[in-house]
Formats: sequence, structure tokens, C-alpha cells
Amino acid sequence: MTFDRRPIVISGPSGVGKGTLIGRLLERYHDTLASTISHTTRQPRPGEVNHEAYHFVSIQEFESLIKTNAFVEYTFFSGNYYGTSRQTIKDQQAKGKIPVLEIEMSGITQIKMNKALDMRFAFISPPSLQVLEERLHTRGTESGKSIERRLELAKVEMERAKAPGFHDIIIVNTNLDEAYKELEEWVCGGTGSALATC
Ligand SMILES: Nc1ncnc2c1ncn2[C@@H]1O[C@H](COP(=O)(O)OP(=O)(O)OP(=O)(O)O)[C@@H](O)[C@H]1O
Repeated sequence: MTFDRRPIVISGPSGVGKGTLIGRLLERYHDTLASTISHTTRQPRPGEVNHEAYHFVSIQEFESLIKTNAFVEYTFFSGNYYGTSRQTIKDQQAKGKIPVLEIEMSGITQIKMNKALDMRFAFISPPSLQVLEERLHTRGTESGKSIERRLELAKVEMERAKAPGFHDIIIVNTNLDEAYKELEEWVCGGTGSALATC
């Protein structure tokens, strides 16, 4: 039996529940799936451990990595760089794991432009922008301005996600358990089944 070992890319607007869904997936399938570790130039938050939460680097280091083509995708957001290195994908594959990437829209475009990369893409959508706004407020991690900016970006992402074939699956996260089940089925089952152990 052959299994689909392609890296899994999960995207969606900020606050839609990606982190929550991916957390569940990785907890359940930790023997098979592993999240990649991004590079960032932002400061670590309390409790964030270098090389676990992120690879924290200086702007100079990040820019020199860009020049050496070290990233499959990177972006500059809110004054900081964020990127996924080729190395973090290889590291997880070397451990026999299927890499799971959580990235935003421009990252997907960069990955899709690179024909040498073969990944599969899931988009997590909120039921509505209003619900998304409520979740961001409830999470309590963002200022009013930051929520506004995230909602603006969400509109663009949701519009872009409608383009046929841009994502392999769109999961509407209305009910968390149902959205999780749909994600798990996509990861584990159907044609191009990813996991032997699901
Ligand atoms: N189906 C759901 N119903 C209600 N609340 C939800 C649902 N899914 C997630 N949430 C809540 O919404 C908030 C945002 O979720 P989460 O932090 O996972 O989003 P995210 O997409 O990872 O955001 P970011 O990209 O900013 O990290 C959290 O407080 C989470 O508990």
C-alpha cells in the first residue's frame, strides 16, 4: 500500500481556529505528523522556547537566509519576518514524519509557484466574518487595531480561497468537533490516503 507523504499545508484567517485544530491533530497523530518550526525575527513571548516555538533570528540572519534560498516561503508581517525553511521540512521527514505547515496566503502562493514542491492544502474558513471577529475578541490576545487589520486580511483570504483549485479542501469551522472530524478524514482518508495509522 502506498501512502501520501506530501507535506500538509493548513491556512486560514487569524482566529479561525487553525492552531486549535492542528493541536488536536498533532496530539492524536504525533507518531506520524509533526509541525514544522518557522523562523521569525519577532521577539519571543514569555514561555516561548527558541527552536521549539520558532527559530528566533535577527533581521540580518533572516535576510541572509533569504539570499541563500533557505525558505520555501516567507513573509513580512507587522514589522517582522516569518518563514518556513527547507531544512525544517527535511528535518521532520528525516524523522519519518509528515510535515504540517501552518502558513498564510502569500506563503501558499510562493509554494505553489515552486513546481519542485509537492504539498496538499487545506483552508479553514470561519462561518462568517462576524463570528471570526467574535473569536478574536474572545481569545483576548489582540488589540482593537490588530483585530481590524486581521479582519481586513481575512476578507482577502476568503475571497482568494474561492478560486477553484487553490486549496484541496475548504473546511468551515462552525462546530469545532465537526471541523476536526472533517480535517482528520481529509488527512487520513480518501484517495491519496496520508496515514496508515488513522
Ligand atoms: N468552532 C469553534 N467555535 C468556537 N470557538 C472556536 C472554534 N474554533 C476555535 N475557537 C476559538 O477561537 C479562538 C481562535 O482559535 P485559534 O487561536 O486556534 O485560531 P488561529 O486560526 O490559530 O489564529 P492565529 O492565526 O491568530 O494563531 C480560540 O479562542 C479558540 O478556542
